[in-house]
Amino acid sequence: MGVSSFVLVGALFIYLVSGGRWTLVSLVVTVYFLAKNLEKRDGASSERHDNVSSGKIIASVAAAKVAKVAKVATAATAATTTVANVPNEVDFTLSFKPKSNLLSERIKAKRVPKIINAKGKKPTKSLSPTLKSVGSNSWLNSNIIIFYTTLTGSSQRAAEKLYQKLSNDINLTNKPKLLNLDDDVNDLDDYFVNVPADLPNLVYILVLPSYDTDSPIDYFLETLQETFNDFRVDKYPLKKLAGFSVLGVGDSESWPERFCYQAKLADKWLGKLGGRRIFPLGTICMKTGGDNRIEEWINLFAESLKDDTPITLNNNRNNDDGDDIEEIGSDNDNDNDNDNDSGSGESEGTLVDVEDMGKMIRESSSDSSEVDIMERREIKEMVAKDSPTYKSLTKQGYTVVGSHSGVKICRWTKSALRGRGSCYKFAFYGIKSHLCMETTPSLSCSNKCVFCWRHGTNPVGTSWRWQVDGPEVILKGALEGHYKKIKQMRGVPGVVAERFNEAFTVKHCALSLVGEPIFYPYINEFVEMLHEKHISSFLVCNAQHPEQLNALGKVTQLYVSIDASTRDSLKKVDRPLFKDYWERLLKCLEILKTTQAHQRTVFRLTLVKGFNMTDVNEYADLVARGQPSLIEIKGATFCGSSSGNGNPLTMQNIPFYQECQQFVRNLNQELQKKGFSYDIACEHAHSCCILIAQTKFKINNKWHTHINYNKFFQLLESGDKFNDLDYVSETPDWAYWESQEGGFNPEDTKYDRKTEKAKNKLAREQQQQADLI
Ligand SMILES: Cc1cc2nc3c(=O)[nH]c(=O)nc-3n(C[C@H](O)[C@H](O)[C@H](O)COP(=O)(O)O)c2cc1C
Ligand code: SF4
Repeated sequence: MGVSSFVLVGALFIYLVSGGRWTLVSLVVTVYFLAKNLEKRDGASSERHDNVSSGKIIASVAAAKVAKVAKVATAATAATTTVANVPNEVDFTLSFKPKSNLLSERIKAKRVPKIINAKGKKPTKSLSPTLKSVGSNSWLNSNIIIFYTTLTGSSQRAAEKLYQKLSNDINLTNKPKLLNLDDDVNDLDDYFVNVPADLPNLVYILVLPSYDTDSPIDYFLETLQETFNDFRVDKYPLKKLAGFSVLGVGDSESWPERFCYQAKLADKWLGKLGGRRIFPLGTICMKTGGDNRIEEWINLFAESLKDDTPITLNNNRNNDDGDDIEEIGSDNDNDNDNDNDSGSGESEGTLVDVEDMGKMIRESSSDSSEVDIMERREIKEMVAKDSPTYKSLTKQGYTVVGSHSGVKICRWTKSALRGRGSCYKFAFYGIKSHLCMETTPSLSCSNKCVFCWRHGTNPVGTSWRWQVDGPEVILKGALEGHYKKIKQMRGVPGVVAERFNEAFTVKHCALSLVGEPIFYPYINEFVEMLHEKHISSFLVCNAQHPEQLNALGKVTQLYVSIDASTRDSLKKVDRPLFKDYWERLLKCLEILKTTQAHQRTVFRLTLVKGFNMTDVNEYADLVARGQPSLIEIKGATFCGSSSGNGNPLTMQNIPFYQECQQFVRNLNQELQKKGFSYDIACEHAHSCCILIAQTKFKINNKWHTHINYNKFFQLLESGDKFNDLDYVSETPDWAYWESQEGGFNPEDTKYDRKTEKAKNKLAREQQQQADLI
């Protein structure tokens, strides 16, 4: 009989003999509860002892502990966090703070860490299973790559800070790397499908902002998701990493519901792809926490690298909400040979120091319901008015039309308005620049060409995933935007009144500018509307969308950009998003030769020194495949330094005109050697541009590369079939290759900015001299 039973019987006895006195009874009952409590503690201690000796810690006890610590930590978080309404924020300060008086630390200090292996033995060496599985003995031996993406610079600053910290303050064996996901990573697969094999113990750290408008982060996340769903590739490619961590920056005040949602999604997908999270997801509000909190996360992360004690792994792959914490006490010891490299700890031996890690794991694991809500996002606008892309494009002089189109007047339009000459398209095809509108119905592109003037801000994607504006809205908006910019030119000195008036009736539309026009789902309708207004269409596509190219209706001139002649160099120059970019290009060339053979087709080659100015033989082979009517070869233009805009080109990559001429001679020779009927027809030295044409355009020994636009519309409206030779017109002599004028219309005034500047300077100096006398 236990103490409590004895007391109970005693209480009953007293009640009976005392004639029902309650005072005495309550005294006895109090004694009874005290005794009961004593009994409970006895039992618990013996139960724990039993479990340890049998080599097991009951999972429910562990779970209860995790929950308890998480509760304590959550309370602490609530007290310290400045961000309200942010359900999934991780206050990492509670997780890795080395020396502090945090509650969780105090709890830890009082108790001996519970690191116990399956056999009930204390491990001889507390080596992290994460490290062990990748064959390393310290995080300091890791190869760390910091990836970031940014639109307004804060993530870049954070990534650079992290890079500095890891490079200077920590004794890493290997120097970390810092890579911009948009500009330094040509192919995401190189890192997120095929983990670089030459870098052992790889750790990825991602610094990501969040945008509820379209941004390159969408593409990154989609790629991770696609990889996960792609049955052709390993489902868990990131298990080869030693670990990963994500630092998110966002704004919890303005986007409380979506605070750092893309960092959370990245954290989730990296886990699902087999990555092991080695440090909690950081979510920093740039408004309320800013640089200080970024620094805090960085310091804690750096500290954690010095600490090789075990890390709790949760099964990211199967369970998004992170509840599936590895069972405590499974075999972690060095004598265990069951080390099966299984990704995020699915069956790895795992040591758990619950006090340290419980909260961290719970909070850093993406909350599935929240992430799911975020993933079921509405269709975004490609370029929303409040987006950084919008700001950047408008700053560069673009008028954003609707949500995905743009228009801009180019420098040649301005030049022509001032009677100073048109662009090469006037010399080659008779387009007067002041009558030409440059626009695109899709600011998004599926390439990231090194020479592109988009300054790294335009949206990218392989499929249309945005809201769609109607073609009439785009055309109306584009014309309005164009005319508005023309109107602004009226005060510019030298504008010729006659040309200014003419400019309000656009005659030609260059569908190029930036982005990929045939990406737009209603491109045919848009082109038809141009033609109805007797505006000719010059459509440039990047040879990455064979399906759309195949379905394209009649245009005045159809361009395909051929930026390199081999698979490898195309990848280097165009940095395509499609994995099968080369096959797509070849398919497009086939389409030019077959379905689209009725069009007046042009290959456009943009020459970049050091990238694509060799391999003329291979270029000639591509010409044979596509059999274009014309080949336009143009030297790349320099559009700013590499530092700010992700454009890797320097002035060294911009070829001199003589170099372009030499390339064209070589290509022409190669074409003729192979028996193809091409010859060099025109040049526009000022634009560093040269035209090779099929010799069928040389009629009666005169080049006919110009276009008879009236004839084109007549033919189009007749409904009859027609081809490239049916609407030609004679090329003026001054546009001929090696002509004295070099493609410059003698009727225009040649304006040499340098000479003019020197002349003005001289005039000013002479005036000053005269004033002195
Ligand atoms: C148009 C726009 C949309 C944004 N959407 C979100 C959002 O959904 N969630 C969030 O946490 N922050 C959002 N932000 C805030 C940015 O993530 C924050 O300013 C961040 O510091 C930007 O990082 P970056 O400078 O590296 O581009 C948004 C900011 C802008 C301008
Ligand atoms: S295809 Fe054109 S718009 Fe697209 S990235 Fe290349 S140059 Fe820029």
